Amino acid sequence: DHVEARGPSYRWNLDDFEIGAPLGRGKFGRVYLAREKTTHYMVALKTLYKVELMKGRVEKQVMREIEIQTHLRHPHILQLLTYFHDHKRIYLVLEFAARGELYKELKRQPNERFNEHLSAKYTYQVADALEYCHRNNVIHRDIKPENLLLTYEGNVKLADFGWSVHAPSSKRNTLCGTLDYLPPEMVSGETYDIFVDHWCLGILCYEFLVGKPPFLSDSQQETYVKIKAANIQWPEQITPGAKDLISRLIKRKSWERISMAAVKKHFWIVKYKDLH
Ligand SMILES: CC(C)NC(=O)[C@H]1CCC[C@H]1Nc1nc(Nc2ccc(C(=O)N(C)C3CCN(C)CC3)cc2)ncc1C(F)(F)F
Repeated sequence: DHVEARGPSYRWNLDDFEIGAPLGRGKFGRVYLAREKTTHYMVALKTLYKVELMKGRVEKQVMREIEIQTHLRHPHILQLLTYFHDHKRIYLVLEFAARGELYKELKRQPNERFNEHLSAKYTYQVADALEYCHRNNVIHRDIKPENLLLTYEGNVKLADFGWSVHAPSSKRNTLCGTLDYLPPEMVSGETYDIFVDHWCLGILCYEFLVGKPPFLSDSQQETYVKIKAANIQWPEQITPGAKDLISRLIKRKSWERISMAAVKKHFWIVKYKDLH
């Protein structure tokens, strides 16, 4: 019997999926491995509790995340395949990234840091995804290891557009979580643009190579001071090529940060991204 193709207007629902093991906890609910019944296609089913969203006053943010992520199509961006809701929950049907969370992979490495090949490969793939986002006038704003997933083949998928906005923006949402990735213009509450992602890519590349972000401090105040000064300590394992790239991204003046195209062509990236 042929499976009638489900047209674009088909209304997906929970009965279309077999729910498997929990993959972990997202911000507003759990994430499950699931399988679409007719095709056996594996997906990640992210559940968001409506009551939690209302309590956190993040409904608009979630709708913005859904709006943005449904329109982005790129090999290094985790695809939101579809979504639906019942009276209690919103369900996001997302691509399943078989190798899981990159930050856990980072912690598993000897000395909790990636070698130059993996650091250059992952930095390149995130730059590729960001170049595409920016071409679509989307700022991610929350680039960090926790928001990156790995496919079975070991490639990056940029996920969690919960903080993304359309450029330029002066949204002053109370940022939660780490300040380590905040660029100076966001620390001082100015309006900002796509170049916040360039700063974060520099912080990310540094954390891949060193195992912790450059401005990590005991207190928020100290982190702010280090960010504003943008003075970085370079451990001995950072090679001149990596230092050159990171220094061109972690610039206090946002317009001086090199473009994503320039990152992709940088001699250190080109030299190490395909080496195994
Ligand atoms: C970016 C965002 C901030 N992060 C998230 O959403 C997190 C929150 C919970 C899970 C993850 N979300 C996703 N995770 C996967 N794949 C995946 C995750 C974990 C493992 C893993 O290591 N275990 C199950 C292990 C297996 C071994 N046991 C011992 C521990 C857990 C293996 C594969 N694909 C898509 C998603 C997505 F994003 F679509 F939901």
